Amino acid sequence: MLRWLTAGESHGPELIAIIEGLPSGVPVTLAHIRTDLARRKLGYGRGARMKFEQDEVTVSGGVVHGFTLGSPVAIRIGNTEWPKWVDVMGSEPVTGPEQTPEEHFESGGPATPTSGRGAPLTRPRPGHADLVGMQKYGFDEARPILERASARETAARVALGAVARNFLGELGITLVSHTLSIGPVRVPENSPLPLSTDVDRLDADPLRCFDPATSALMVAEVDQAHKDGDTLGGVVEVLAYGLPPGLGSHVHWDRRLDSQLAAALMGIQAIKGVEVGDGFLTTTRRGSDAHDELFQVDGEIERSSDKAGGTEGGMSTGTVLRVRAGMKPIATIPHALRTVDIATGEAASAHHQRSDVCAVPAAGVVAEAMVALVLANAVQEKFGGDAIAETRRNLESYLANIPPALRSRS
Ligand SMILES: Cc1cc2nc3c(=O)[nH]c(=O)nc-3n(C[C@H](O)[C@H](O)[C@H](O)COP(=O)(O)O)c2cc1C
Ligand SMILES: C=C(O[C@@H]1CC(C(=O)O)=C[C@@H](OP(=O)(O)O)[C@H]1O)C(=O)O
Repeated sequence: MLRWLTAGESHGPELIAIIEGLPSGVPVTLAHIRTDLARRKLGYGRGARMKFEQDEVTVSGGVVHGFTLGSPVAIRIGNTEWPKWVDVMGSEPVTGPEQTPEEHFESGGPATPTSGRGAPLTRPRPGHADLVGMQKYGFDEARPILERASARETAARVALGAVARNFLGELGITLVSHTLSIGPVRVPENSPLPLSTDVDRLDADPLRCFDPATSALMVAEVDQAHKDGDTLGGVVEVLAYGLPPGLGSHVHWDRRLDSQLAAALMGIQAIKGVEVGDGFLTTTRRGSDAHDELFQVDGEIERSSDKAGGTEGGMSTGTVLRVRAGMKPIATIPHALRTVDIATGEAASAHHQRSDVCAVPAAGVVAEAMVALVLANAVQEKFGGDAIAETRRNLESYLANIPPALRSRS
């Protein structure tokens, strides 16, 4: 089993990510992690913070001379903006070391300035964790909530995803993500799917869209939303090639690969819907037209189509895995939404410093990381192995032992 955790706040000194359960011998370098972190910052419509804030990566454990040891892999992502935030986000009490945490909280915490970075955020943003987080965790302003709710944390997941991707790559499993829609602008149905060798081309596109004509329309849509002081959401798709049949299981709900993928994708900030394969489109079809029929071709079973998106009964089929995640429009809107000022009880505009107009391309890279983590876990659960050579041997032996009459084409 793979276990992984992230820690750190948006304007804290660093994010920390740990993954445990990978075999030894997986190639991991700073360059691999930096490449994916840089990809997460891409995308037309992201805010100024993507430019001035740099990720400073350190691998603090689990990797020596470019390969995993089999011990937990620990990654730190330092934030170059930290010096500006020390006073607001420092971990040490600022009112005197003799105070207990309760006394510190009851006294209102550190003296908060009324303006600038440390000013209390008392106008919770609709569509954010602000209000319910304050209710639940006992704060009278939103800073302690939004710092962790922020998608800055996804940098840590992407770093872990880079490690998971390398593990999968050693077994011939590759991933790619792309943008299917931005607001109402959508790639035409049945457009060609990108391959994992298309990653560079996708990353070079302003919206990580595989269809250049649609991409141009998406750019115009982002420009218009920006002009209107508004924001946009959209849909991303992740594809995984080279999976063996049989990852996940039909025997229990939480062992299903599709349920794990849905949970992982839904666990990304602002993702409000997940589809596997043709997803909701399938619900509009008759049963006779909704499934992938099986044929015997040259001694192998072949599926007539890939409407299911690479899973049946909660298990990978061995065909390309195709999952989609729908992101809502960014909730911090320049044309600010109505809210209530918690300090005065009066009607107010939600607080807004700056924000992304559209972060859908970045969400695609995060989705790719989450899918890589789920698949790496499923592979490790099925094939085990403390060294990558052992995992590979187990995989090859499993495939070689599928009886000829049951073999299917990928
Ligand atoms: C890559 C990425 C970037 C985001 N950037 C912003 C942003 O700039 N401003 C914002 O208000 N929300 C942004 N969000 C969304 C918020 O983090 C999210 O809406 C918030 O944490 C509330 O969670 P929920 O939408 O899942 O309920 C971003 C999300 C992702 C995945
Ligand atoms: C910092 C990142 O994204 C941030 C995610 C985010 C949010 O509310 O989720 C809000 C914005 O931050 P701020 O409110 O401080 O400008 C984004 O810039 C990042 O992705 O690295």
